Amino acid sequence: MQWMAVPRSCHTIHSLEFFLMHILGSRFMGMIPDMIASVEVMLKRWRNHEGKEIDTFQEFKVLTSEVISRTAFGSSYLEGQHIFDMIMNMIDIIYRNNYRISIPFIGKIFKSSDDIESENLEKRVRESIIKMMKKREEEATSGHLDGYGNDFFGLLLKAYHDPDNSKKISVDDLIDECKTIYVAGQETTTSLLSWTVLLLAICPDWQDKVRKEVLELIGQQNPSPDRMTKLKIMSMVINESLRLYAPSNYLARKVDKEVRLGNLILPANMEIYMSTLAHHYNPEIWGEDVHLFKPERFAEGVAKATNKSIATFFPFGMGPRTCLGFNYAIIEGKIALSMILQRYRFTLSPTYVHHPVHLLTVCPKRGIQVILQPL
Ligand code: HEM
Repeated sequence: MQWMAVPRSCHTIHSLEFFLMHILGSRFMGMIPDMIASVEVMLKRWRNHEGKEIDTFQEFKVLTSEVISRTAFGSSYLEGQHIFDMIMNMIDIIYRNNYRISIPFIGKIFKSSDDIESENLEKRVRESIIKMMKKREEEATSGHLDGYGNDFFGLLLKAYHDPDNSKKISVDDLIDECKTIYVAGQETTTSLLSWTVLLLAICPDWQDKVRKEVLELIGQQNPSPDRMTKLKIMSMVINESLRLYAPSNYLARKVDKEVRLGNLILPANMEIYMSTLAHHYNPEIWGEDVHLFKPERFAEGVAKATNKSIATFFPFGMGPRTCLGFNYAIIEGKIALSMILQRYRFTLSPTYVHHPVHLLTVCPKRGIQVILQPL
């Protein structure tokens, strides 16, 4: 799909900086009640599965899409969810056609049913976002809203209407940003939650340790920001899960101008892919037990875990293009895990088949089925 391959323009980076401020600044804390509300909706569904099997991968997909819809699109989150469903259909089409060889020119004349469906979805996503824009603009003009609203969508609309042309973003940028934020924010966090639940299901001692920490620090209350920062064992578990199952398999960069890297001369415009797996599974960094789930590696921080080579652990990327949603994802993950551990003990279901695949992120092709035991 073209919109995922297009490099970001300066305008888009400008809008992302808005979002960065939004999610890391004062408003970020305001999103926590929305995250908790979404987890509560999920846990309400789980009551029907107590003592039975549940596919947590599917559950986390729904949860993370609801969280991103609520936090990014605020009051319009139901419309946001509808757009998200269409984007997910487009992604399914990408998965299906991942290895299809397309013949130049012929592909423009003879379109497959997937090409037609994808174009149709793209058109409908665009129309829906434009409809949502119009609605917000009307609400802003009639004084029903403070500006265009304080959620991500409102900030994008503000940038779209910016009277300063050097800061203004185009409608295409705005639409691309909506799509990007869904894909960047949803698939990755689903992957993080799913693999962490798998690891805790097969390592009940760590599951007990994290639960104990949650119950000691948070009790049966809803998680609060100050308590979540104190969840040290959970942070160790999350880091180890991100090391073993980094949602993003590689980092991509393009060489700006010719540069020497060790013994190599890299020419300008060369594309470079850095494998997350190769670094996260390097025994020289992590030791011979590199394949084992050992959250205690991170007990004294990333520098100690990586033997002072902190740049070799990069689940969120690194440098100026590092993940903008880092805090958002960690907080969302901690809220969901805390609320699950407060209520359930879970074990791996006998139907589980280990089949990690790399599509947009590293995800479990056959789901992650666990059996839920209420506490
Ligand atoms: C566990 C969850 C997540 C992981 C592992 C993850 C990982 C990454 C990685 C590896 C990159 C590329 C960084 C680089 O090239 O150096 C990235 C970029 C990005 N992520 Fe995340 N991400 C996660 C969650 C999120 C969430 C929740 C959001 C938004 C709500 C988000 C928004 C973004 C954006 C906008 C970028 C592009 C930054 C840029 O190009 O300047 N991510 N993420």
